[in-house]
Amino acid sequence: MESRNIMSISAKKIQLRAPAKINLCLSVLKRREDGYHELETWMQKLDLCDVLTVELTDCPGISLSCSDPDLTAGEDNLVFRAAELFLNEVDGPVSAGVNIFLEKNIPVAAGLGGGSSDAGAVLKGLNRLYGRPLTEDKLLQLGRRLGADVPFFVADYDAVIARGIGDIMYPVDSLVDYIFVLVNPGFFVSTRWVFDNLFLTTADKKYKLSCFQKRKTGFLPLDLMHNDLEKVTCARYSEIDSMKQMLLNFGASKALMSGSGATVFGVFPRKEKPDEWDFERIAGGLIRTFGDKVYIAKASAGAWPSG
Ligand SMILES: C[C@](O)(CO)[C@H](O)COP(=O)(O)OP(=O)(O)OC[C@H]1O[C@@H](n2ccc(N)nc2=O)[C@H](O)[C@@H]1O
Ligand SMILES: Nc1ncnc2c1ncn2[C@@H]1O[C@H](COP(=O)(O)OP(=O)(O)OP(=O)(O)O)[C@@H](O)[C@H]1O
Repeated sequence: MESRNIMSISAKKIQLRAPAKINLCLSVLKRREDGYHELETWMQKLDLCDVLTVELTDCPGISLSCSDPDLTAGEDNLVFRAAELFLNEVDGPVSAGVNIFLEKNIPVAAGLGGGSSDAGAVLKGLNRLYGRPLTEDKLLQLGRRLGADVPFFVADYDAVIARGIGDIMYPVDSLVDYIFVLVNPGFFVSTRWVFDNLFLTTADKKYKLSCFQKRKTGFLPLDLMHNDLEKVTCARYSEIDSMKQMLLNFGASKALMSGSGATVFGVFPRKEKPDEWDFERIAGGLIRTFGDKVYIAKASAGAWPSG
């Protein structure tokens, strides 16, 4: 598997991007026996990225440091867990040494899949440094053990329709003709808490992504955009609806919460009224009202240089 997110590589060191994702549509279909939920979701990677530097050393063990002092750099970090899982798989009990630096740019516990993306990047980066001992299927399998979102970040697809718990993927075209304005209010939302508080009713409208999946047009039908998890997160945090409304007031064609929240994104088709959109003004307005975490993002489109 060739990763397009590799920024640099040498025999012992690799630097790679770990992109954020948004969910353009998320239907929760049913609760499973194991507590997880079956989903149908349309996920898109963005050019908002964390950056990981992974280096092999002679000193056994995993050492992790992180630019975000609020994020644990120990065994709780998904980066650490991904490295440990990989080394156990290829090495037996860890005998190799790995140094990792995580530059954290994606807001944490924000519905943007940051931790999952970091984990996916570590699995791919280590596999590359080790001379690709594991197949793509094996990496996807390891990813699944770390989290439902991780397989999407192990795969090199820019955008997918995903089913199962989010791990059965069908690639679709990347939405390169749109700008996404993201706003995060700065508080953490626990994905588990959101799913635990979701009350599924048969009356919920189910959005069928299957016909869209076959068209592969890179076009985003706005009436398809929906997130079943909004009702849980919005009921607890009134800021979500306010952020959506503000994005619409600024001219977004549609605004939606991503994943379990609390990040909200507005969709701005590039071809429509481009002169009227002054993204600096939009970002300024959002920052004044909701805090400093506003991002103007584009869909990832495989255009980054490969190693
Ligand atoms: C909501 C999404 O962001 C949509 O892309 C993802 O499904 C979340 O994926 P993730 O963060 O990788 O989730 P995990 O770390 O595997 O799971 C966290 C918790 O979320 C719940 N969870 C997650 C995914 C899923 N399909 N069903 C669930 O019920 C489970 O309670 C789980 O204990
Ligand atoms: N490398 C990491 N980056 C971010 N969070 C991490 C990382 N490692 C562990 N975590 C923990 O994982 C939890 C989820 O963080 P993350 O940023 O991945 O959430 P999220 O964007 O809501 O994920 P998703 O959209 O997949 O539900 C947080 O409680 C955080 O402390």
